[in-house]
Amino acid sequence: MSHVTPDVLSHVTADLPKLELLPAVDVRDGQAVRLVHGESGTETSYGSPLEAALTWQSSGAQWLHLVDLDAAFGTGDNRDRIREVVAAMDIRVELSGGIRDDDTLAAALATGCTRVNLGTAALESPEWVAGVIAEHGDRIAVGLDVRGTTLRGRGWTRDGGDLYETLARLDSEGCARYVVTDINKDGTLQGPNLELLRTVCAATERPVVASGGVSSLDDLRALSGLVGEGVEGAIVGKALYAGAFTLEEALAAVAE
Ligand SMILES: O=C(O)c1ccccc1N[C@@H]1O[C@H](COP(=O)(O)O)[C@@H](O)[C@H]1O
Repeated sequence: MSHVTPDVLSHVTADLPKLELLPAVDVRDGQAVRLVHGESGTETSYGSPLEAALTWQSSGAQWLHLVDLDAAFGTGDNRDRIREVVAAMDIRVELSGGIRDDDTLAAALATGCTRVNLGTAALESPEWVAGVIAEHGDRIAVGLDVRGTTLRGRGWTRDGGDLYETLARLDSEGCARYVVTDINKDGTLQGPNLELLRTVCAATERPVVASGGVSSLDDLRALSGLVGEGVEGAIVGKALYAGAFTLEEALAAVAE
């Protein structure tokens, strides 16, 4: 017979950490943009990346998800803009895009970001990634960008193997955290892929940051419901830029 009373249960639930929100600033050709399905050429521009980042910070964000899209696509980079944005932030920054070797990793970490998110490198340079996980620990996250259960790299243009095989390998190497993006949902305002997130959380003990598809406060509440399963945070992009809700409303919804 259980000795856990409903009162105690509500206490346990209340003790779960709140879902972290990471408003996104993706930079292409010097501008803050949003893409649809991550496809080059689908950009909607939202002006200065620095202004966007400062807006999210002053709205109460604790994290910024910052992406150099040109570096991810191999069409150049926005290093100066990225450095400028990170330097202006008092909040934590997760930085990604084009971090694939010692030089790009050193430049990314030197910005002062809290952690970096590796995509292509985790698929194409497994030995290097194992080494940087061992060296930098919690400052390294891996982005698992998937269509179905197939990972995609190089600006999401190339297949990079099976999600669960890669996850098992990275887990065994001590990867601290995963940023899971459903490419079919990204930039579409169709709602996150909760089933994918649940399955990934069941396959790893490490925290998962959800990315792709958030369209409403109810989506954020649904993601909050997965905190107990391992979802630590949610990246929010298009919905904020399109005005579906404000960041203040989003933060209040996940604090409920
Ligand atoms: O965020 C996007 O919309 C995006 C679209 C297309 C490609 C990458 C994108 N973002 C992030 O970039 C890194 C991957 O970069 P790399 O492969 O390490 O160079 C990853 O965090 C993606 O989620």
